[in-house]
Amino acid sequence: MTTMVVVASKHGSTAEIGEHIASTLQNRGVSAHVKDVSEASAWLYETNNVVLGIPVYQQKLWGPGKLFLEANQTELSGKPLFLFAVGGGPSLAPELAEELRSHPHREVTYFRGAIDAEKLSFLEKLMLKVAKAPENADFRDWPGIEDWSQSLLAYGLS
Ligand SMILES: Cc1cc2nc3c(=O)[nH]c(=O)nc-3n(C[C@H](O)[C@H](O)[C@H](O)COP(=O)(O)O)c2cc1C
Repeated sequence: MTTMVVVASKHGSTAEIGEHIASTLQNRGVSAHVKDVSEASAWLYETNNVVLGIPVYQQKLWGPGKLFLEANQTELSGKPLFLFAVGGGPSLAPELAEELRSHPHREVTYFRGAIDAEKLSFLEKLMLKVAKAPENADFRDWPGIEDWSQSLLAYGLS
């Protein structure tokens, strides 16, 4: 029995949340591994449970994460799927939560992420400026992320 934590992460903060989820599960005896979304499809056939993290960019779920869900619909429908979105805002827009819930899932949740100016392109900095959003911030709630990870054990992950 294995659990794959798939991270669609443009600038790394979703990946770090995924690493934290995997290590929390590992500490509770779950065989959990993190894979970037670009290589995760190849591992699906030997994975029992899938946790997937997708960040929000420009009011949309980031494309590579959406593509993973769409391209692997058949394979994913046979496995427990746990979804988390990551964004800078205080909550996930209802239409994006709805979009995630349209996929067969056991859990959908939202975590606040982080922004690191050093990783942003000129255009991204400009977009943040227009939106009056900060270029540097870390809103990640590690205890909350850990609680959610542990709550997944109730689904019998091992
Ligand atoms: C150009 C840009 C646009 C963003 N747009 C949104 C947005 O529309 N809504 C939101 O909640 N967060 C937005 N964010 C914040 C990201 O979702 C947040 O930084 C997230 O942690 C990024 O994940 P990543 O580091 O894994 O790529 C934006 C960030 C950038 C740099």
